[in-house]
Amino acid sequence: MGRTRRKRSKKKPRCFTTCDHNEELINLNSWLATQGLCRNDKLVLASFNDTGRGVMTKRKIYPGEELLNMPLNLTINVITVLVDKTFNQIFCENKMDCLQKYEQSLSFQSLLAFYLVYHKVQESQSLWYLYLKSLPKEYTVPYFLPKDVQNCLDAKMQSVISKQSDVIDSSYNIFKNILNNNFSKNDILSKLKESYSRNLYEWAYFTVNTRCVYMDLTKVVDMNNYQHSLLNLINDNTKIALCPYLDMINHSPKARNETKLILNSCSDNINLDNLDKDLFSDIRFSIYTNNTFEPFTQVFICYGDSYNVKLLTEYGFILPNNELDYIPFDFDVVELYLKMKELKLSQDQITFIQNHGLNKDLYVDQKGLSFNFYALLMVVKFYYKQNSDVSRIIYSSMNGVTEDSNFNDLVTPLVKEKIVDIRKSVDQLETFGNNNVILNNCVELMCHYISILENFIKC
Ligand SMILES: C[S@@+](CC[C@H](N)C(=O)[O-])C[C@H]1O[C@@H](n2cnc3c(N)ncnc32)[C@H](O)[C@@H]1O
Repeated sequence: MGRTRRKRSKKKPRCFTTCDHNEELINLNSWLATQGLCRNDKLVLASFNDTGRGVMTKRKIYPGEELLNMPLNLTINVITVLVDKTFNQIFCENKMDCLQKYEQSLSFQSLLAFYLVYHKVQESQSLWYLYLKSLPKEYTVPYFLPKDVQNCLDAKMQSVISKQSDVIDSSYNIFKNILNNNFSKNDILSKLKESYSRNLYEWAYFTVNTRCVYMDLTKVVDMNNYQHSLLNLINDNTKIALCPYLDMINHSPKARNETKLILNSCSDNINLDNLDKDLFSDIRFSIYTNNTFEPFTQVFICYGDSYNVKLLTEYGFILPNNELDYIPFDFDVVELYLKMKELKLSQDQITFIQNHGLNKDLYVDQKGLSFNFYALLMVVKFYYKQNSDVSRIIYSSMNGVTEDSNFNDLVTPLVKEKIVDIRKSVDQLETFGNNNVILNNCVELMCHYISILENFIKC
């Protein structure tokens, strides 16, 4: 083997392909450049074997480097929605007094989702056409699994999906009713009324869910007198925004980054009645990294410290062996188990447990029993022990001083039962096949739970 060949064969195989020939992304990049996006010229879009589409650096990136900055008007934020006159007509040219009827009935995320639908139906007439075209066509969150599959999922996942469904159902219907009562003759709004559908709204909802970043514009706009604006519909805060290109960056829990608004002097606390898009034309939104990224590796940001159920249900992916994963146990189940072991809790013990919040956050993770689970078992063991003050023992154990207290054996049968339950669910899930990404992620996560619990028993 010649020297060059030997050298070449030592190189690590590439785990990405560049997106140089992807027409949608080429068009997106050109459009973003004309709209004033300034990105670090080391960055390119690429598709990675493990995470899918993301951002790669061609040269080394150092802590403190800016990844990109963009005009505020190139992001979809609360101001974008408030200054869009045609969008506001939906609510104002209406047979109902929408702002009163649906006062505080919608999350800001729902309003942004509806705003995306409003643009999506405009197709090439929309300002955001090239951006919308570059977005994923579907999302890998378990919300999109068929109902019979969802029914086999872990209880916590089912509970998140059920809350998502409630919010989506309710907001979808509110917007539908508002559209039905709109009397505007505007062509865009006629098209919106015709094309508005549940599928489109769900797509938009999860576009916002999976791609929004935190953006606080309360210094820029005075949102106090909101009663006559769309903000009257909102029941939470408005501190999220969609940022093209920035939203191509994937998540790593190790990433450290910061964002900032670069303001000009006249864009301070503008009154809601005086909003105008042009007032914000000089404001820029910038993101910096505090990490080092080697050449030809993926650049990451951190979406927040998240355990896999959150990553899976909100973003549609999991991190293998995520250290933040935990398996919860309901207090009722623990109480029943103790009763069967002839360790029935007295009313006094239950009151003590409730007063100290020890009926919540009962779980097992890679480190073992959660503090509350441990403390609950201390109440079981020491509450009636002569000359012992259970509060003191719990307090001491918080500071590392422990009594005779290896409780793992005490709950081992309960943990074994949980393993059997999860295995049963995994077996059921596997009957649905293995060529669905969402399903595979759910199964992988549940198998991770089993391995955490098995390790716990071994300890
Ligand atoms: C803000 S977008 C990032 C860009 C996205 N990959 C794309 O193709 O448009 C967030 C989505 O990217 C994917 N993602 C982000 N971080 C990931 C990771 N570490 N592993 C796998 N998928 C990830 C998930 O689908 C998530 O919903």
